[in-house]
Amino acid sequence: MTDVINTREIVLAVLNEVLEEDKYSHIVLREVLEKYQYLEKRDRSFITRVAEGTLENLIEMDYIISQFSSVKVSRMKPAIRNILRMSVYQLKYMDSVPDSAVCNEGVKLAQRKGFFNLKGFVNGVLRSVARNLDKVKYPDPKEMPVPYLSVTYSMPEWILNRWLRLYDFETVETICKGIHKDHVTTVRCNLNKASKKDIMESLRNQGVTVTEHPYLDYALNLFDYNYLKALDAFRNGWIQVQDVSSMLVAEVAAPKWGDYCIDVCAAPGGKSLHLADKLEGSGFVEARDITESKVKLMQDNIERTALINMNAVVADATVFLPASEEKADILLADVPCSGLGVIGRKPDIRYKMTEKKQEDIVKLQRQILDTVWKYVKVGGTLVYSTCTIGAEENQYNLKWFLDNYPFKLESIDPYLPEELQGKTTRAGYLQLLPGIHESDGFFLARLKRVSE
Ligand SMILES: C[S@@+](CC[C@H](N)C(=O)[O-])C[C@H]1O[C@@H](n2cnc3c(N)ncnc32)[C@H](O)[C@@H]1O
Repeated sequence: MTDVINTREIVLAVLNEVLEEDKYSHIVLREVLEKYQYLEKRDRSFITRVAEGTLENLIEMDYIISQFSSVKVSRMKPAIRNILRMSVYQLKYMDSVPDSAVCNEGVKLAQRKGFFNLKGFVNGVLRSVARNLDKVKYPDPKEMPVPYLSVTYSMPEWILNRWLRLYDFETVETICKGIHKDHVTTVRCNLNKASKKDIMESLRNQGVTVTEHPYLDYALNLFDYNYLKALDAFRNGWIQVQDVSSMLVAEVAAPKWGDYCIDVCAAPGGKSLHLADKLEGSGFVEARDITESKVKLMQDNIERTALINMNAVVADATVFLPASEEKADILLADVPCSGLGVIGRKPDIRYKMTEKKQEDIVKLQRQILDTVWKYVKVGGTLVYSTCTIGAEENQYNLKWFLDNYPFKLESIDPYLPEELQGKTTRAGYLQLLPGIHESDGFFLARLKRVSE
């Protein structure tokens, strides 16, 4: 049997890499689980649950620790604060682990990492937390709405303040709750390869629970599977993992038979593959991205799905390519963004993003738009999208673009399910919000080039 102590050491290594070395949790966890494939399923689940849970609740963990520690969390040794964080997460959210075991294992871990002199400190803080957890006072939602939301949902205050400028308190709380709830895997059926009935049957035969997504007929939610890449439907290229928000991009782009499409920020390729699928072998999709490794990801996907009307190439979207001028019937600008709409799947994004980083991202988004708009034919379509929430990268960018370039917004109602239609979609754009819509947070707009 696997030693339980090792699993905690692995969790600590993950937290140290994510929080102290600026690596992304979904990548670090994927690497760790691949490396420790030999561990029992129970141990792998423990590692995932404690690492992800600690990250999802990081601000709350620090808030609790700060009530029982004489040393500020920010001044602690990184390994010690991460041992405390992951231990407090287990005390608060994992009834299956006895409190005494959590405290003992936390102390042992500190010792194993060479902090003999801090064993007493770790022991003292953890035992105080274990005894007094139910007495911790949280900020009052009426008197301190922003700290309340921040601690309860572990959301940095600057992000909340931005959202509160756009939405009322209840809406922001609903968004935060939506981010916190469990996230399902959604896949798009490649209906050119197999019928939805056959795809569902194949998945169910392999023990997967499948439900239909309310927004799009070809979108399925999958539950209870162990390893997606081992499923026949995936191996046969019948399904593509994609959030429904991202599927709406190809819906809104609405390619016609024979259209030439350019996707200027395309990797790993979900939206390009979808466009190519919609073109039913006609037309062409040129999927571009900035690095070889990202383009390789798309090439693998093209091969798996056996598409004949798409290729993937390296190209920097901030560098003008004269050969593309006025060539595109449809141009997708699914630009790099702060990613605040997918925090539910990538919990640490929120702690790594800053106002300054976001400003730089907005500059890059505008630089890309300023370069690629000329690729659109007069009368052609540009779809702008981000997987983020907030006006800076979405509505303000859209306004800036409309003020400076020969494009106008077009209603996207004809392409959307009825429940998503409203004032803004009639005007030409949509902001999807977790908790409110059944999707990640996402923004998309459809623009038509009206002149030279
Ligand atoms: C939001 S992701 C695209 C997701 C993709 N459209 C999909 O549906 O799978 C943004 C992409 O922009 C790429 N990117 C960043 N800077 C770029 C640049 N200057 N030129 C081209 N691509 C860039 C990133 O590598 C990243 O893959």
